[in-house]
Amino acid sequence: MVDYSIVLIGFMGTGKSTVAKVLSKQLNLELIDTDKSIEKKTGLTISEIFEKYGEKGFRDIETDIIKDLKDKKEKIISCGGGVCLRDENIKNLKTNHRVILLEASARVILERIKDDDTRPILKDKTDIESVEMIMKRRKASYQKCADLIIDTDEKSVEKIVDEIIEKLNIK
Ligand SMILES: Nc1ncnc2c1ncn2[C@@H]1O[C@H](COP(=O)(O)OP(=O)(O)OP(=O)(O)O)[C@@H](O)[C@H]1O
Ligand SMILES: O=C(O)C1=C[C@@H](O)[C@@H](O)[C@H](O)C1
Ligand SMILES: [Mg+2]
Repeated sequence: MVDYSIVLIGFMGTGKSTVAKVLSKQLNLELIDTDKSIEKKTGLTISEIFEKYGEKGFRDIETDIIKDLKDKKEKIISCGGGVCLRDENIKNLKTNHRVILLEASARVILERIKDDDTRPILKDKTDIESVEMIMKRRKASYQKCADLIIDTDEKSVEKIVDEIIEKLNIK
């Protein structure tokens, strides 16, 4: 159907995993969530990996996983929120795939993830200013990686999926 994979990137809580799940069902394509792949590979949760190996240790495993996905076609790939922080990942994602950046405001992100403590980068960062600061620091990396940008504030998951399918001109 397509000779590439659809890759979702973006800040934590923009809905990559959620949107990817629905998109994979709708297009009947295999779903790969890199955070889940990392947990499966290590037998540890993301938080445990950060505690045991630090952020660099986590990013090294993530980089290996992304490298393995470089030539995989017809997949829906939901990435961890920090994949674009390494240029090597950007290159591996952009070479053969279509990369979609999901965006959301800090307010909406905090609302979505307020009951979820599984993201070590946001541990103790529960205010809009802290989230905006990390977003600002990462903005250029996300934009460098993206082929297409979709704002998700106040949009249902189904609407976002429809928008992706329409913008990629699939079906
Ligand atoms: N468009 C949306 N509208 C309302 N809630 C949403 C939307 N997209 C995702 N959510 C909710 O926001 C939360 C975070 O979504 P999700 O885990 O998919 O984000 P993510 O981008 O994969 O985050 P991470 O980078 O940490 O993996 C979930 O509870 C999900 O149900
Ligand atoms: O944005 C980030 O740096 C992260 C996002 C999550 O998806 C996980 O990959 C991890 O919690 C780090
Ligand atoms: Mg996710």
